[in-house]
Amino acid sequence: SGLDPIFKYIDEQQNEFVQRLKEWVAIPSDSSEPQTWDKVVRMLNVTADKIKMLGGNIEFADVGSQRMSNGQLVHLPPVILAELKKDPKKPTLCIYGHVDVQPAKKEDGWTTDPYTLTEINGNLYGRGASDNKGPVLAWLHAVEAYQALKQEIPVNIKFIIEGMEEAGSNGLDTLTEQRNMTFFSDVDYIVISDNIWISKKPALTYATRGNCFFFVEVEGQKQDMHSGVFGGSIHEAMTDLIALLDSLVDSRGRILVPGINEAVAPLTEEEEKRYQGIEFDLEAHKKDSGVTKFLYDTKEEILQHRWRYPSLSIHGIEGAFSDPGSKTVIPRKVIGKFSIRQVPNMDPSEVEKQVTKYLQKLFAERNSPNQLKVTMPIGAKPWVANVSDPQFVAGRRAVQTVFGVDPDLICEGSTIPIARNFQDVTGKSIIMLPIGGADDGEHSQNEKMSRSNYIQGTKLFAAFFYELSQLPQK
Ligand SMILES: NCC(=O)N[C@@H](Cc1c[nH]cn1)C(=O)O
Ligand SMILES: [Zn+2]
Ligand SMILES: [Zn+2]
Repeated sequence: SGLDPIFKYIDEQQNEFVQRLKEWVAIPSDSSEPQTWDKVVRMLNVTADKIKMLGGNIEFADVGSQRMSNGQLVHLPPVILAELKKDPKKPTLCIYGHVDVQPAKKEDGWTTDPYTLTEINGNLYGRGASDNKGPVLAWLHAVEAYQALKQEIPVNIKFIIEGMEEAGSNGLDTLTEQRNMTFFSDVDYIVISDNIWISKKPALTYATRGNCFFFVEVEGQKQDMHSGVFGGSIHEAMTDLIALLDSLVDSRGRILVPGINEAVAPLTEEEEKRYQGIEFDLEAHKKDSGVTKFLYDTKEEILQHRWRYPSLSIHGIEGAFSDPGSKTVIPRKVIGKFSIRQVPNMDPSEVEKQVTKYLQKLFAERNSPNQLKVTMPIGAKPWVANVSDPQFVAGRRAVQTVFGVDPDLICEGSTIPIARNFQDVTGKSIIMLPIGGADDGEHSQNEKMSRSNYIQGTKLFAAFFYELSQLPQK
């Protein structure tokens, strides 16, 4: 086919493409704390340089500042808005991705240094290899392949690349509204590749869960106290907090906050049947994840609780003593962090009210003189695509061309915070075209992307450009 020379070029360049991923992974662009946002900005500059080399016009759009939990106002990293040369006869595809990463330390239990991309048995290990530096580079390499062979790219291309996705995409929602009539006005399609397959088979993703992230702060004394002197005679902030956190979810994973489960759309018979038809190897999933016992026994229940029910996870406690060794202290102030994944029919602003009311009631019952503060810094809604949109036809055809199979049509348990905003504000069609493998271990120790997924994924994106151009013009 006409794509063969492009595929050949991608195969021939694969070592160079892996080398570039190595350079990107080496930048520890962790967005979780302002202390490392300078690395996020460096990563955005490197990304912009690469887009410029492809002939793109770049704008670093300012998205303002963020008030941190300690009251400090910090300037956010900018968002890259870019555009390659435009031909008004062609449809325009806008590619969204992020180049920030989750935190990673070797001592967390990584086998290799998280910021040194290391290839072992065909897998490329490193923080961000799959989430999301590998896929962002794969898009850029797909463009490069057309250009290197002097083949016209069959669609116009725009990029939105951010550095705050893992922290909730702060500021990008407002930017989307501000640029709806300008940057987005000629966009026909939006594509996101920041997800994983559920088996060895390629997939198209049509829904993601949202996320409400909470801080619950309990403040006690002016300073940390000696537990031998004050233990037993004061209300400890940590004891209050642990009681509150322990009231959020039961041992079967059921969320205990009144109103949360009631909001979720009931499972219909038709939907239940659909889950039976999904290919998902539970034994392989157990082996890949190292989980020996799940909360549920069947693949249907496990997928439903990953895709269509909310879940509550407790992530950590700021201010708690967490170093090795023993320190007989009573921490003066502690902040519990937990999040609730959102599914259709849930509304983050309602969830915020329900959680706050529940925690305040439980806290009042403790008769503690300590101060309680509940805040929700992230409130991202779930996203569901219109699967009858022709973009899904182009995605299916591109998968068939590169992998020779029909893709699975799947959902995603994690969240792309901006996806729902793009849909609501711009009204444009969105598809998610994952190239991450089911066992990539995003956010975990030893995150990886296989060389095969990285290189075949690059071909998939090149084929997707072509298939989009073959759809009836909008
Ligand atoms: N690859 C997508 C991803 O990992 N997204 C994050 C985004 C997020 C949600 N709440 C805070 N950050 C995720 O955890 O789903
Ligand atoms: Zn991601
Ligand atoms: Zn992520």
